[in-house]
Amino acid sequence: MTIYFYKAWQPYGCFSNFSFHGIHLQGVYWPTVEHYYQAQKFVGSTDAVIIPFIHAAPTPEEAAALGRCSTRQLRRDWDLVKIQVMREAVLKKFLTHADIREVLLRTGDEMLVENSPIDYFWGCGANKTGQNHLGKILISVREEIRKLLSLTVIHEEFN
Ligand SMILES: Nc1c(N[C@@H]2O[C@H](COP(=O)(O)O)[C@@H](O)[C@H]2O)[nH]c(=O)[nH]c1=O
Repeated sequence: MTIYFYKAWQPYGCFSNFSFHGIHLQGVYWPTVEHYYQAQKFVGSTDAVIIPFIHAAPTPEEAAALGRCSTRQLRRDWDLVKIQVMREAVLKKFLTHADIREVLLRTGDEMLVENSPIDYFWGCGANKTGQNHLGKILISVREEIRKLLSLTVIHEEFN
């Protein structure tokens, strides 16, 4: 059965990038994946001055609002790197927080879908035809963590 998630306070809200599960990446602590993701849009761009403001935003909604401002200059390679940027942050989130890692692993092999009514790239959009890249990343992170855990078991058995 497909598992749908969207807002952080709804079922499976820990799969939302807006959930308050902080990550350390590139020597910096980010309060949510969303803070990190929005800030990465401006690395190396002429509007990089916005990055500390995104980092300091009290909520992921405010971080997203800053990052979505259409008059600011995104880094030139953003469309090429954004899926990898997101995957790295989501992987770090589930490696860092054991409680939500368990939630992810317990979804077995179910399909995971970000049920956003407006986002046809990261989510499935209003009519469920969206690309669901966030759901796909979560599924691949789930697989990667399973492999890492099985390697740990093998390592423990032979040491
Ligand atoms: N969960 C969630 C959203 N969805 C998230 O928005 C991000 C996409 O941002 P952008 O690329 O700037 O359009 C991405 O992390 C996606 O998962 N958006 C929201 O306004 N509220 C929310 O609770």
